[in-house]
Amino acid sequence: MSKTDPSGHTPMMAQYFSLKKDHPNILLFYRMGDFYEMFYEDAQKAARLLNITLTTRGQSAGQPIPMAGIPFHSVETYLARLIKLGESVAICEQIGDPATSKGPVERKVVRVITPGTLTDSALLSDKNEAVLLAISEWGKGKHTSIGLAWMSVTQSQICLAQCDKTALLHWLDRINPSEIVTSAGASQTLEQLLQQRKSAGISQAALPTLAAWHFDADLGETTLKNHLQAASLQAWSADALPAAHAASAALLYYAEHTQGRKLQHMQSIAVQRDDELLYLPASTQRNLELVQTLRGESSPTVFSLLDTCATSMGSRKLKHWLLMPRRDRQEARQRLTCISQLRDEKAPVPLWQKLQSELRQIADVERISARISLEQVRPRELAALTQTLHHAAQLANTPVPADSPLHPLLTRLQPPAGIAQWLGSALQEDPSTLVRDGGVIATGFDQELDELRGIRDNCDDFLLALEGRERERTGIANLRVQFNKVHGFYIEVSQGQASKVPEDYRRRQTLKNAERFITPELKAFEDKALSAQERALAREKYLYEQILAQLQPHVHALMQLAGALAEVDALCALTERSLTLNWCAPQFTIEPCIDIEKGRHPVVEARLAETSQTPFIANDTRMGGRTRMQIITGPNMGGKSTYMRQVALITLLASIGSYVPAAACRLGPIDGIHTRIGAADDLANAQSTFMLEMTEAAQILHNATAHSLVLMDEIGRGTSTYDGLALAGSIASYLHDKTQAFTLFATHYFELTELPAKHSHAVNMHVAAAETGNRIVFLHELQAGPASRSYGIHVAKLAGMPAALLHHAKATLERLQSQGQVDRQSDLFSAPLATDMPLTEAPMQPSAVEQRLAELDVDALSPREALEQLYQLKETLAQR
Ligand SMILES: Nc1ncnc2c1ncn2[C@@H]1O[C@H](COP(=O)(O)OP(=O)(O)OP(=O)(O)O)[C@@H](O)[C@H]1O
Repeated sequence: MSKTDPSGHTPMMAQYFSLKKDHPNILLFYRMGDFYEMFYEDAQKAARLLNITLTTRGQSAGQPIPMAGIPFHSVETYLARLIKLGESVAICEQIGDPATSKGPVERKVVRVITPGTLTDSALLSDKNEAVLLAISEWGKGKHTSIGLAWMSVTQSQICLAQCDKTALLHWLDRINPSEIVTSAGASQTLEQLLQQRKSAGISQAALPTLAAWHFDADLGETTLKNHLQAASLQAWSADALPAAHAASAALLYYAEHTQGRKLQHMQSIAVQRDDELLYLPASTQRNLELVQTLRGESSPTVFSLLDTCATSMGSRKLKHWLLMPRRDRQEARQRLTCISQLRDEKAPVPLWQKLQSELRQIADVERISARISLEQVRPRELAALTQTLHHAAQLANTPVPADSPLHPLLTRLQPPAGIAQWLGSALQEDPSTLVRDGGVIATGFDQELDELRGIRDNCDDFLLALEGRERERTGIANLRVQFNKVHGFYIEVSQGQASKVPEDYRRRQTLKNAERFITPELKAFEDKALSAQERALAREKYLYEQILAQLQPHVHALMQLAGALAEVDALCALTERSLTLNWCAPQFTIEPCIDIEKGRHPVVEARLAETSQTPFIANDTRMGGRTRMQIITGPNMGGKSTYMRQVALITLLASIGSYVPAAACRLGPIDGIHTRIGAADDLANAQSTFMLEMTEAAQILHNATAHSLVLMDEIGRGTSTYDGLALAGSIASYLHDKTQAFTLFATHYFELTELPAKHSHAVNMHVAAAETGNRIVFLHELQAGPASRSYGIHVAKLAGMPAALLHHAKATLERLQSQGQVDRQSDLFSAPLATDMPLTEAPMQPSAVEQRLAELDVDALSPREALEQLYQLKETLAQR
């Protein structure tokens, strides 16, 4: 029986508890032989989450110990599932030698795996970053400012920002973190905001907390300076940001704690400011299906269409460009120039194609470099890096004009000198997966390793030579030198010859017909041979560690190289797209306008090309000084949403410096794209749909400016007709008069087509449809003026409604029309818009009293009859 400690636990469980106490809120994988075991609540939780068997193991403190385990060789599969569920795991390994340990083998938590700090290639998606964000609150009450620091452990940059409380949501949308670290003493408001985003499904980020003292501004500033090896942060304009410094102290502590080591590769910082970036709220990212469809799939989206990158680094860069475009156009202009030069249509093989075929040979230098820094890199990754460095050198030598912006970019592709050759000489061309299996270090790199391998490989030669020598020395012709696993090396002599053996032969074993001997020479060889294998493996491990240590000073340069490779790759992808999809270069102007000729929706166009022969109908957009708002009407399915989204996408693509799906495009300054588009599944719950609709609309009204693009699709449909109509009219007026944003306003309320009559910067547009016999044909063409009629019943027919129902609906429509209940235009917009603007009265159904009054022929009544009518009317009113 094993001894117990004073608390009654066995020594092993006592060890478990001492490790667990440092990781109370996350699962602890406790290594036992070939398994990772979990105990107590961890076991119960893991059994539930992973659907693995919950058992018990012996007893501790008089109680059975609940236990669940997973085999160590499939740990990555289980980790991937847990991380996806937002769980974190502490990996505890055996670090002592079981053979020499008294009591339980020494164990240590070597790494903590959390959703925001992933580095394993098996757990990370190639095209997504796992982003860790720390948030600090600085100051009190109204004057609280928020500090943000975020990074991806596989990159070399820490980003910083400071904002006030109201802007935090923008930042969360932009950064889209996988994990958010806050202080245990964070305000309730912050806690609630983060929890609400989680429960509303807007974010799945894990939300760990750290003690408040980790959020220390001075410590943060010092740590950042140490990483940058700089005396001040001024050069990065990051010196006067105490809130962000406080967040970075916590960020770096947390990240380093999870990796179990310093993040040496974090060697640059970038300060981001709210007014530098185009505002793309989460709703816009969702509605425009930038990286995810409305159904949550990764394709077909704008990103899936754009991403023809040859490397994962390029894909990640392109996604970053798409989601974080800048307001100033400097970067975008430069990218556009690069694309125009990469297109190089006169060359037999265009430049982009040459570069892309070389890029296809390139490994993920960024992640490999981070893993070198974290000493987690695998031999095969290093071999791939070696090859990549050769290709990068070739890419760097691609000739481009000296004055081209591509020139400095390609120069950055020059790998650090000598590393490729040195690594090539150090590693085998196709090394084994794990260092512990050997076969990693190349022959000729290390003399000692070569000798050890020589002993192993030359064993046979030595034994043959020894056998020859011993036969000669003893005169025993059938003497044999042999080996078996149990007895090791021996010299075997038949019983008949045994008496001839010399003095120095020591008997090892006696068999029926033979005697086995060992000599001092053979014994020495045996010791050397048997340990050579083990020593060769140990030597390889040592050499590998040395190689990693020698690579450390080059990590920064490798990260820079990775950044340049990613940029070239993303530019080549945009170039390829511009040619294949026939896009044009946008022009930027300082005069406010969105002027698009023959614009197309890139994703809808691609889908139509794939699924049908129908061509996409291009449409113009002319918005500028005189036109700020388009009221867009037309039948369902007519193409209103597609048109509006295409304008937003062309604007966004131009802002990232991509060519755009149009024949021509001129674009003035844009500071954000706001969208309010009801998703189909919102309709499931009318109450919350309306609330959501109004919340999103309110956010737009608060945030949009005269430089914003606003898309409003069927606002007001979530409530009763009159409420909806009144609200839609007021929102349109507000956007027109107050915000003055470029607004595309699609609506089914015909009454809103009256708006341009009283609002000089608004125009009516409609998507055209034609009726042939009983059929409707959608022309998808945007034309000036309001739609002449609605085609709801036609669309219902297309949707397969029963004929009897359609018949009934048609009859009802005709009756209503003949009574003048339909298409009645109201004077919605006569009231002036003021901040405290009363809602304009919507037209009402006449009451029974009004109806009766209207019908009365007063001239034909006698005074008595008139009095009687008056009594009757009063009575009708009283009954109501
Ligand atoms: N310009 C176009 N060229 C070709 N097809 C188009 C075009 N615009 C839209 N379509 C096709 O028509 C379909 C419906 O378009 P869309 O959803 O934009 O209509 P809508 O007017 O917004 O309808 P609803 O009012 O019901 O939301 C699209 O899925 C697409 O297949």
